[in-house]
Amino acid sequence: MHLWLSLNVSTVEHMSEQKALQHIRQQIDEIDQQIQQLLNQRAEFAQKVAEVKIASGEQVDFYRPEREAMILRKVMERNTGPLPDAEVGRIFREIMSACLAAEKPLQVAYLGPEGSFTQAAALKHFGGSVQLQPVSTIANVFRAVETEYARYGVVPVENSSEGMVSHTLDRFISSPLKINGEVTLRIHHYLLGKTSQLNQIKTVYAHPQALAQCRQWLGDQLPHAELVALDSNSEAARRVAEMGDDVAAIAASTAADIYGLEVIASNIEDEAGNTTRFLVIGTQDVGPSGEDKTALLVSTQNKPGALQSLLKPLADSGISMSRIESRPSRKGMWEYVFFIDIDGHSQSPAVAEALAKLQNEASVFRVLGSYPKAVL
Ligand SMILES: O=C(O)C(=O)C[C@]1(C(=O)O)C=C[C@@H](O)C=C1
Repeated sequence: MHLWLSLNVSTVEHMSEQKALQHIRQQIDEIDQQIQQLLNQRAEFAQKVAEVKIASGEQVDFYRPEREAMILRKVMERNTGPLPDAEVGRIFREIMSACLAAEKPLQVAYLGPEGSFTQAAALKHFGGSVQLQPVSTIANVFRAVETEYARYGVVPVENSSEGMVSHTLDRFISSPLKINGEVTLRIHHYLLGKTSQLNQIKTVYAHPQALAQCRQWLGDQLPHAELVALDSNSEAARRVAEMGDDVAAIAASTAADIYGLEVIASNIEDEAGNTTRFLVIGTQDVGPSGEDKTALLVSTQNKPGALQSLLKPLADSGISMSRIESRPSRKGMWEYVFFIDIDGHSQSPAVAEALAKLQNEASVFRVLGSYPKAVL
């Protein structure tokens, strides 16, 4: 009797739980239907935008970084939850990616091969509907965009623990390409191999930046291993997959799946906040988004105080300079060019006025690009 009663109570409870779930799920289904309708309506409007763009020019840029940044900022600002701002940001990133693909699929070259951090950065910036083309070196990413094999490219430019990627900066000296955007990515390094035994590893392959970012860990854990530098970490993973049990690669965890490797050790980067900044390169002049950066390439006459007078117009106008980096100009011995990042857009009157003064002081002056600050 007692048993029958308890069974019966739990059956009733089960039924009411089922009913409650059914009721809530019905509402979710209705909302899904509305979202789907709205998404398709949005895509239709994006296609109308495409028609207007096509009608107005020969060389059409369907991708508009400033508009995307403004939309993402607005989405995150007005968000009231319970979904976190970053989550709704990511969802709208994907919605715009799909809408842009409905206008015209976008080709973007990145430093590959597949599974590289640059691929992850490209996906974070452009969303999953972009057509990504892996190329083997930073120089080839520039070449891919210069020769119109791809409309945009993504290259690493600096790391929080290792500083600037000089290959990327040097390419800007001779390339006519511009900077159209930036994206930052937290970097976790993994030691990958065919074995899970750390003590078997005699050689480690990776990009020089990854070797440097894990220098201390490698010194502690594999003090006798030979360290071999390659063009990219995913290339290292690809090679290790074709070699024996005593070699390992440092790469992203996605490379383990792509190349069928074991994870020997996780998060082996020395610095906890290890972050890399990537640039989107292209041919566009990106309009102001409200929160922008401008990158300059300048050179001074080789005389005392030249750099100081070059930078004075920025200081006088209260324009904040977030970075200055020098590189050999490759033209004469001991001649340098400076890469300068400032806050603001080159079309804003205050920045334009300061840049005109700066240009007067410089022997070489180029605006590499004004672009929206990274949103996600
Ligand atoms: O507003 C535009 O120019 C669009 O093409 C629409 C849209 C969007 O989905 O909102 C799509 C792609 C652009 O990169 C920017 C925005």
